[in-house]
Amino acid sequence: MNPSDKTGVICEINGPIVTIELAGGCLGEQVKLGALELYGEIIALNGRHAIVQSYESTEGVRPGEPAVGLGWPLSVELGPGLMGSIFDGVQRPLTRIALESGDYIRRGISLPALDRERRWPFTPCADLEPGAQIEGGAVLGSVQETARIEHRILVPPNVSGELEEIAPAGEYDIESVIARVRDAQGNSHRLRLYHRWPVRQPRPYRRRDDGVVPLITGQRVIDTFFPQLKGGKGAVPGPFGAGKTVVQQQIARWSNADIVIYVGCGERGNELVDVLETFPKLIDPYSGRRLMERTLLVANTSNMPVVAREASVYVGLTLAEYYRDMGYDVVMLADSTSRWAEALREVAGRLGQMPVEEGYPAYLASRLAAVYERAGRVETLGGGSGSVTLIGAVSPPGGDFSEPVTSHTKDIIETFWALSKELADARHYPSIDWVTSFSKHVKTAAQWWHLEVGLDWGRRRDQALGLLARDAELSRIVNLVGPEALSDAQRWELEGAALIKEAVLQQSALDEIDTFCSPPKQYALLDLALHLYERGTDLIRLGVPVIELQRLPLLAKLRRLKSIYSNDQLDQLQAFRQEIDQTLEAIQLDYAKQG
Ligand SMILES: Nc1ncnc2c1ncn2[C@@H]1O[C@H](COP(=O)(O)OP(=O)(O)OP(=O)(O)O)[C@@H](O)[C@H]1O
Repeated sequence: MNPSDKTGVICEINGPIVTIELAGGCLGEQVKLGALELYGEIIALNGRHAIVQSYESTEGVRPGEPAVGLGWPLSVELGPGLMGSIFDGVQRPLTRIALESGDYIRRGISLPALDRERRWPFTPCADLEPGAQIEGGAVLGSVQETARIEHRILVPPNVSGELEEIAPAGEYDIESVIARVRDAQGNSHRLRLYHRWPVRQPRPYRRRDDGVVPLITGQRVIDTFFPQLKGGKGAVPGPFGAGKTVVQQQIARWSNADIVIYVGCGERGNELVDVLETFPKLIDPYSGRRLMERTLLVANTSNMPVVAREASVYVGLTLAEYYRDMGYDVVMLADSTSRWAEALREVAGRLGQMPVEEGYPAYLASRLAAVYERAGRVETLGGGSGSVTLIGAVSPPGGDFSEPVTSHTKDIIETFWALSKELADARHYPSIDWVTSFSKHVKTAAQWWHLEVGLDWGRRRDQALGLLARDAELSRIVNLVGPEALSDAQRWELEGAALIKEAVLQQSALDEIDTFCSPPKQYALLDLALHLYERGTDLIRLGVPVIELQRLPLLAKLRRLKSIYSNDQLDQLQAFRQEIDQTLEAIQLDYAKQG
């Protein structure tokens, strides 16, 4: 036991909520409960009593057993060895625990998040000399964490002063002292390869900046239609089975972020097992190396205690902010924020707090906003630039988007990729509904697309969305009075919209070629679909019957292009444009000959 530990006693147990008598406990303080030494956190104080939420099942724990206050809030270890790890909701290393205790995690098991045995090659910054003044967030040196990630060893944000000593290049374990800093009060701080940070306290930065570049996900409906910026906040709401997990996993696999943190929060165990099994085998399309070299998983399934689920989102966010502070662009995916909110609701219920909307506590909206507020692009304390993009899946019961979690989330986020049951039932994947989805980042993303891919991007995107809106209008007419009521031009509009849906928006995650579509290929496919539609419109104006155009094999081929040609075969897509022109010119000539 540490000298700072305070011992109290358990008075009452109500599921994960345990009342203890403990002198001098603080809100948020970590507590070890009972003979099993289960970890928990003080969530309310009431005179001499403290209310503790346990991160594990309290079965078998009895009143009268000891409770020990540890004097610090739930914190994570931040240092080399995080990448490629799989943690539970309170940063216990699941892979190492599995080696020790088998597939079932023994309650009360406590292993440090970072491996104490492993040694890392540390290289100090060349320009750092003893005597230098250093601030929190400054880079002391680096460790090659994986082949892809250089882990910058940062001065903890709350330490600054004169550098007294810095270790020479060499191999160190994470407990080794690699620098000593004397602060203004004359206290000497021993800095190691890692430090701790409390998860509920956002890590500080110098300034918040606006996002400027899109996060490329390789998914056309996202990048081209509802783009996300690096540092943005987004949500993927969708009814049961509509494809939320696949969308999140596609982003984890293919996005051009430096680091991906996937927080599986309260989803079914088998979905997480799928993630845990598939991720380690995946190859990163950008580096050709293992995807896990830039990925970190936090896994908390629905059969784990609800309170650890609530904590897991903060654990993920703190890890994300730490890599942001090194100057990286991080994407954090939370699957799902609904399960996280349910954990809030359960704890609030057990505390007897007044339920407001559908049983959720009154602070649901402010907690959700505070979580999303931790996303953003920032100037770091060290003067670099880094970002955290936060994308949360939302699983509204019965697919009802007016329920509290979805509606509050909608007010907070900047991109909303709304999954539709109708589209999923029709096996149109990703089932992101172009009518109800939105992105507030289109203008900024357009600047990047215009510069990097094609000057016409904004206009082409608007044309496609216009055609899809016309499709909805015309479909209503067809439903009312039947297809005979439509003119040939209107039928061709429907055909054009179908081309946009099938040749551009639909994208199978399971198709080896189409699972990731580069921005130039996205643009080329959109441009081809619209080009074919426009050339067809010209012919219809000249009097060519729509049926003649609908019969063209070109249409079916256009729908298949995405899966035939890879991202490197843009010249083949150009050749297809010529094929369109030649075919339609031939029809025009033929038609002119016939008079
Ligand atoms: N982009 C896609 N390409 C191909 N198939 C897809 C795609 N998106 C979803 N699917 C199909 O839909 C199924 C359900 O998707 P997913 O598990 O992501 O749904 P969910 O909304 O997360 O479900 P739940 O509500 O159960 O969490 C997948 O197993 C897959 O067959």
